[in-house]
Amino acid sequence: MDKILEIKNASFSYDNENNVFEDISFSISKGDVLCVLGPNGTGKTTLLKSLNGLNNLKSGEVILKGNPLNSLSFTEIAKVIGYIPQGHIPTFPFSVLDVILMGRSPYLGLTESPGEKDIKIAENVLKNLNILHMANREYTNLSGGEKQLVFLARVLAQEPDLLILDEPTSHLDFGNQIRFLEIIDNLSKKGLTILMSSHFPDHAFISSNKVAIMKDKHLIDFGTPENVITEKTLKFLYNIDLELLEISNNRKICVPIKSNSFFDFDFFKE
Ligand SMILES: Nc1ncnc2c1ncn2[C@@H]1O[C@H](COP(=O)(O)OP(=O)(O)OP(=O)(O)O)[C@@H](O)[C@H]1O
Repeated sequence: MDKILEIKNASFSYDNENNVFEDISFSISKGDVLCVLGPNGTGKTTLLKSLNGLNNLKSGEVILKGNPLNSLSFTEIAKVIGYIPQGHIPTFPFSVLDVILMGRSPYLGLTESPGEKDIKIAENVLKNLNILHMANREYTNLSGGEKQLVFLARVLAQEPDLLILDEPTSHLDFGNQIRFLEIIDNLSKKGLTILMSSHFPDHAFISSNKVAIMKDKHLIDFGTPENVITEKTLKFLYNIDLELLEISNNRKICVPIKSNSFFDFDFFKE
């Protein structure tokens, strides 16, 4: 299989002293959907940013389609990677179409405006995501879920090989989370590679063929959801009691039972 992205023995530190993560290695190939799971603050966002050139590794390297990431310009990276960060809120009231056309900027000169071809690509993406009717709406007036779809359209207009999505379902309601994961599934079937972080092991069962587990600065497991997402691993990861149940179509779901934390609310009595 064609390797799209490879990370080798990577470590990262914000202050050059304390490492956020250490010695991380894995690779993903065309059509893979990799879900990165790990507790809050474990370094998922930091890792995702290191994979698209926004963070410089302390040691190790990232190889993007055979080239060292640090040898590529941001424009070259943007032609291969579409990145959706957490909580992206443009302050200006651009139209939805304009927001999506911004995805074409890696292909335009500094002073060049999007042309007919770019508009066609943007409209095509809107059509494929079933949101063409939103083209002239103001982006800032959209709901959280609509914004997420439009931002996905924007990165798809970049015509990338790889999507890096940081908690892409965090602003979506229950139904839209599943619909978004189905879009991910369809995109991967068309040959796009997807790397996303999530707080929901169930989402990995729905849409991923690979899972990376991060905890205490390290990648503690990497493999298929069936092999990697076990009750033992999830209990260790999130420190709660839970059961993994099998439902129809051999799909597994994760059901939390109770947390092992002790909360003392006595101060409310005073
Ligand atoms: N710009 C920064 N400067 C210094 N420390 C940072 C910075 N960004 C994140 N950190 C720290 O790095 C660690 C990892 O943060 P990161 O956001 O990567 O974790 P995460 O797994 O994505 O968390 P969450 O699941 O809560 O989004 C945390 O201790 C965080 O406080």
